[in-house]
Amino acid sequence: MSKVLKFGGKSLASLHTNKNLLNIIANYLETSSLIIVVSAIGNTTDLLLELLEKAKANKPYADHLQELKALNFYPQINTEEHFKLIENILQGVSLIQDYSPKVQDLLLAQGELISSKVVTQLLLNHGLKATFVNSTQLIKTDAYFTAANVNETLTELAVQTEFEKLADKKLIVLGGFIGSTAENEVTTLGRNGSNLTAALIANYTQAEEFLNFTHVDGIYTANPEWVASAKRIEHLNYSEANELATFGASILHAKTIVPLIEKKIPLRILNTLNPESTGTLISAEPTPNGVKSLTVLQNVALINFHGKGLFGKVGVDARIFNALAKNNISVSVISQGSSERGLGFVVNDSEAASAKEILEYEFQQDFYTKDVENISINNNIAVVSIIGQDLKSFHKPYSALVKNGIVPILFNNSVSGKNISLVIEKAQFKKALHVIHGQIFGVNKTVNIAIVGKGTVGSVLIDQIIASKNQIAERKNIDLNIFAIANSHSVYFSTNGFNTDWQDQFQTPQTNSLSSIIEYAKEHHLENLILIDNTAAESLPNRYNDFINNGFDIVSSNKIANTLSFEFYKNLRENLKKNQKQYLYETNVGAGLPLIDNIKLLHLSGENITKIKGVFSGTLSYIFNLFSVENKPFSEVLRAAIEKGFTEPDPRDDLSGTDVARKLLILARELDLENELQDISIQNLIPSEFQSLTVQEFLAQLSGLNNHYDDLKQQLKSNEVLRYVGELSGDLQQQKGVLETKLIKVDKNSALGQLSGSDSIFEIYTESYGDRPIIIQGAGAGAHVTARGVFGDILRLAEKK
Ligand SMILES: NC(=O)C1=CN([C@@H]2O[C@H](COP(=O)(O)OP(=O)(O)OC[C@H]3O[C@@H](n4cnc5c(N)ncnc54)[C@H](O)[C@@H]3O)[C@@H](O)[C@H]2O)C=CC1
Ligand SMILES: N[C@@H](CC=O)C(=O)O
Repeated sequence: MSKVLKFGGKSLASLHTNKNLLNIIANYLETSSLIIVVSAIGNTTDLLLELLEKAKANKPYADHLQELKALNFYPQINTEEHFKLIENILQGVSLIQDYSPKVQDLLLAQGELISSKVVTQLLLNHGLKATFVNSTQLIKTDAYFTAANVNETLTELAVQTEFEKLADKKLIVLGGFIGSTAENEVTTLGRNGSNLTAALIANYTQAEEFLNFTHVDGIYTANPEWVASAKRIEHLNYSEANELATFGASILHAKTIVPLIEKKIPLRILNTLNPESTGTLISAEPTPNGVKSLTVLQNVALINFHGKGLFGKVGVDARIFNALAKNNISVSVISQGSSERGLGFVVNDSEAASAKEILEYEFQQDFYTKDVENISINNNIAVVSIIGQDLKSFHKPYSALVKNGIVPILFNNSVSGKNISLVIEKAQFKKALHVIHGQIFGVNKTVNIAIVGKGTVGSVLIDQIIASKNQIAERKNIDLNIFAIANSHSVYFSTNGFNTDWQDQFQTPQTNSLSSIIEYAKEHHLENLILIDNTAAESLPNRYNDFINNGFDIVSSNKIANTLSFEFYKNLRENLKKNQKQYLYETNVGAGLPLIDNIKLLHLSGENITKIKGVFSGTLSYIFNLFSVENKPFSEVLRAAIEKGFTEPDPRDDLSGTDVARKLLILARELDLENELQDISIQNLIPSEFQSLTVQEFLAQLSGLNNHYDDLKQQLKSNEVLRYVGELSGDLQQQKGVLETKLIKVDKNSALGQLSGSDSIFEIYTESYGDRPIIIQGAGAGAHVTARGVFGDILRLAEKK
């Protein structure tokens, strides 16, 4: 028994310098006789086609011809006759400025004839007794030039007769892809036809194995050029391989599998450049259930056939497919509306225009009666197929796609065999592959994060994410990839994701526009997108809808979006709902404390929250905890709060009570109250002369505040301390609550008086809990706790993606 070894063009391209191919053959020859099937060397076939086109257009082609010769020239190997023929054909084509499919086949066949002669001679030079066979004499076909159909009976006979004649059958070399008609006119079998040649030869010689040497390690769960986390598949059965080939795995030829099935000949896909790899085995042996691979058909078009009058008519589908079949146009994905008013199907894009014409002709009469209204072509599609997928578990990848803004135009599943094909917009196919691959193969799903704001909170968050990334990848199978970081004047991108050295990567800002984040995500087909707002700016919340419309969920420590007008608040939520996106902002009140989520849950569960009161500001807590009991000037205490990262970027937002008011408003709106910021009674602690200064001026004059605050302190009794509190009350069943912030004196020994550091305290009064409130207390400000809270929101979103 022999083995058939097939080498593709890329495996042959390095023949000048690389002996791998010869060594591989020598190794296998030790234990078996071999039939070697070769493609044309490197990109020879493409070069020949380009030469033909140039000659046809009567353009100079000498440079191209030179390139072809350099690729195919081996000293002392006589391939002169082939180059002569190539030159003659090209001259003829330039003269008449046209060529037929027959001429094309004759020209292209020279590529395989040359490569098989070259390989034979190189094997001889290597000390291996190889015999060249002209495969145009073996593979007998019809006269459908450029994609000829093999006449199997004649071919089997020819193979057996020709091989029988050979004096030495131990090592036979022949070209794939080529054949000839009954009249001995040279034909080709269509692109990738070399695999078919090899499979047929394997069948007719009853080979024990077909080893297909390529330039990759085997068949992957998706094309690794598009999905970096794709994994090599160890084993496929014939029917899985067949589906893969049909639906776009370019490594396999759709017709290759059939001749192997008949004789149960195993096929192994191997890598010429990595002989160590065991590749992918395709055999009759059963494989475990489950999705095997994702494939893509790109050069396709969707034909939409539409007509109200088709409802209930018998035979419409048969007319469509008969008309197409008569014209040799094959249809892949088909989907029909249940009312039978519309039918969509996919054809090769090169055949779409003729398919439309053929159907317009076939349905002429029906157009006239208006039963058929429209036949249109959509060239802007790709077909992504999930090989091995059945409908039982399809909801997972499907909903992940929709969450990422990819809504299939149509999909169908195969009744026999497991395969679901999705027709999607062409521009989205790489993103779709990432999303589905992440969902199905349990390999890590990537969550792509853009962080706007790299100040006190933002920079700590970036460090926290980078530090925990590996652990999260291991424990949760989630890869957190920070692809963009922005501050108020620049946006920086990183193709492989920012890492520990992220601060050093900020040499040159790539752009200053936040829209570039959306563009970048689109261009790089990034899935599972999250925008993080760690600014205090109003301009960014105004852009949230852009991001949401473009597939981003939002996480924000910035309180502005929740405290603009109620109209804005409502619209934002409507848009989130429309786009099935989420907006999380747990750190808006109480920094890292778990407040918002708890209040939401209580409210959602029907618990009547009657009042929320407490110390809402970490900054004001810290300031008054210290200032009330220590003998330090107010400015010094305030400066310490700023340095500890407790304050807002403009500390007057804290001192003015605005920050506390915002937090009150955020909680009120969680309770479905429709308050506005203006409804809140706010006690402003900033003397009026400091209110209109710039931030820099204010910070330069902090000591000017001391007298004002000393006066407040003077009014305290010995057992009293100052606390700045907020309260949300009133009839919370009504549309608006009563919201108030104020500075109060409290007993040192009361719960509020006992607060220390930057602790906030929130007392939540509800109907069930009566006058014993739920109390949430802890650090209410600080970069680390806040960043941790933002991180928590990111993980909540990431897990749901
Ligand atoms: N510090 C804390 O304890 C807490 C802070 N927060 C919130 O965190 C947010 C960030 O606070 P910090 O980090 O202290 O502020 P920061 O002033 O240190 O940093 C803000 C960052 O945002 C950038 N930025 C400002 N406007 C921008 C714009 N229009 N476009 C792009 N980038 C812009 C700045 O360049 C800077 O990188 C604030 O909204 C604050 O209310 C929330 C809870 C607690
Ligand atoms: N400046 C704020 C920070 C948290 O929201 C505060 O001190 O509470």
